[in-house]
Amino acid sequence: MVMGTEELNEEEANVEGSAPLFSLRDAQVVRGGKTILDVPSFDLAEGEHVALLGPNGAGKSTFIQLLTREVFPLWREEPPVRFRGSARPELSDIKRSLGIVSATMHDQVRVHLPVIDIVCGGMFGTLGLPRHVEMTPEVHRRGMDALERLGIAEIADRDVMTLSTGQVRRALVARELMSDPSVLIFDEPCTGLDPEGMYHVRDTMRMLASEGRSVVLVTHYPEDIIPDIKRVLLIKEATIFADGPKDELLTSETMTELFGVPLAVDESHGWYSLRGRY
Ligand SMILES: Nc1ncnc2c1ncn2[C@@H]1O[C@H](COP(=O)(O)OP(=O)(O)OP(=O)(O)O)[C@@H](O)[C@H]1O
Repeated sequence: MVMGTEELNEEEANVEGSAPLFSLRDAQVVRGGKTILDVPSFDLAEGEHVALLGPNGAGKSTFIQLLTREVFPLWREEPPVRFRGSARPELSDIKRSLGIVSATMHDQVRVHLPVIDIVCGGMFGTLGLPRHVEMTPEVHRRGMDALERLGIAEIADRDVMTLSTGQVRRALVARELMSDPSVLIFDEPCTGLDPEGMYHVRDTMRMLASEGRSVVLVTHYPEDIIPDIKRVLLIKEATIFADGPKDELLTSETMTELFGVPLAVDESHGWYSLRGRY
């Protein structure tokens, strides 16, 4: 059999299952004639965690959409995005492996449905159960297990529209757990939450990270970066500003440079915080 360069490279990349979870090379996204993201090189290993940090409009969401294949990079002979070594993974494989929690999804929760239905919909990629699908005892049990893991089993039968923002956010995490994903993407998961909501969402990220799942976090706030996340990817003006160990990059100097205003970083027991220097 004669193989193209792409197939040969995929074989190489998959030797002994050693391919990174995600691999980006010369990945460029152009919109309206403007480069909105340019990633020379980025690899994320299976089980590795990373936090993406950067100013508004820097390109963080675009970066995530490259991983989830919601946006496509400019064509290159060498494919710019690979998932587990594959340049053309099945979309269903990606969907099964990735769980995504974002404020955007939160905004879509505008239906009067019991929480358990919202959670179980995660098995089908729908918000509630699809019309033709009946709630079987097995699906119900899995939904309840997911809610229990999030510590919110008692709200299973509540109308989702009556929940607090923090409870909805946790219910959406439970929904993502229905497919037992190996990667969890949290896109600004604490936006709009009070300190209690933030506490629970960050605690949930810790639980999932400690289970060996990769956590990819997009945030504006170092406070969200749980101690389990050791690597940060700083994005500024549509490209990678820095990529490396958290303890080297989460400094007052680097944050000041990244955001363009005087900032100070404090650290305590592996947790970071950011404040303005006036
Ligand atoms: N379809 C499009 N056409 C033109 N520009 C776009 C398009 N989509 C995104 N952009 C621009 O690309 C840039 C990167 O957007 P992106 O949403 O990735 O940034 P972000 O870092 O996630 O921002 P935020 O922190 O505000 O969520 C922004 O300047 C945005 O306006």
